[in-house]
Amino acid sequence: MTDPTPEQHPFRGAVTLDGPSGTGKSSVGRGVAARLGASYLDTGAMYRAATVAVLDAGIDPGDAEAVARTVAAARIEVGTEAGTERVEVDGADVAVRIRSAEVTRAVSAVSAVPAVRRQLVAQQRDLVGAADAVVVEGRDIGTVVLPDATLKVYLTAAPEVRAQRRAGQLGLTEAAQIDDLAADLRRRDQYDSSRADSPLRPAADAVVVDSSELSQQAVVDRIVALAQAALVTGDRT
Ligand SMILES: Nc1ncnc2c1ncn2[C@@H]1O[C@H](COP(=O)(O)OP(=O)(O)OP(=O)(O)O)[C@@H](O)[C@H]1O
Ligand SMILES: Nc1ccn([C@H]2C[C@H](O)[C@@H](COP(=O)(O)O)O2)c(=O)n1
Repeated sequence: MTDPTPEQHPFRGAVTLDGPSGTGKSSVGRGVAARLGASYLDTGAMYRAATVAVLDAGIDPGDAEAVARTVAAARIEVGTEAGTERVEVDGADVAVRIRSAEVTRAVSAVSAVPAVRRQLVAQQRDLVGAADAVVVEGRDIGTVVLPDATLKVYLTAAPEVRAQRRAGQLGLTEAAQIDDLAADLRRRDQYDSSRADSPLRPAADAVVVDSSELSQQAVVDRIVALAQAALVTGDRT
């Protein structure tokens, strides 16, 4: 069966997509947003943009006070279209830079600073409030940012599967390179799930989807079906 088009049966509401690094949140989230005719917000890109501001200011990412001051003074802007990625810091395009190894190494420390989280969560809620229908991905979206979302999904996949997929994305084939990727994923998962403020964990009412043995398309299909079902259930209450 095909989905109803947005005109026939428009999806209205928010789908949250949380989970560890490399589980497919971005690729699946964009696919789900396109199918639902919804906006799309990548909150990880916002923490990465904040990290660019910190690195450019020459601040130690471990100096929480200086990090908070620097991020408060930065203008961080992200787009909400599923088909394009717009990420800017003080008007400069940083969409490519936010994916660099330097930023990836520092982002967990920056995103653990409570003042940074408060600032970006407020911005995330404003962006979501401006959209009728939205898919939002991150680590704390179902637990903290949007506790009343229409549908909450927690995406998982086995660490070795995630490392293989990331290697494919980066064109890496050597076993040692894949081991390094797996170690980096484990390091970030550990950091993100053990921080005091808004740790990575599934919301009590999240649907857990393990994508280890599912194609990307199958995961998108599953979440679109869950979103349509949640909308119908929500209409009845
Ligand atoms: N079910 C799947 N089957 C095969 N490959 C997948 C699947 N889901 C995602 N991928 C691939 O895995 C890689 C990582 O996906 P993606 O970048 O979307 O993950 P992520 O959770 O957003 O990562 P991060 O949290 O680090 O930003 C991409 O190359 C993507 O195409
Ligand atoms: N809602 C969010 C989103 C992201 N983060 C942190 C944790 C990640 O290590 C980092 C980068 O995210 P990614 O682009 O890999 O999804 O940002 C967070 O704490 N909360």
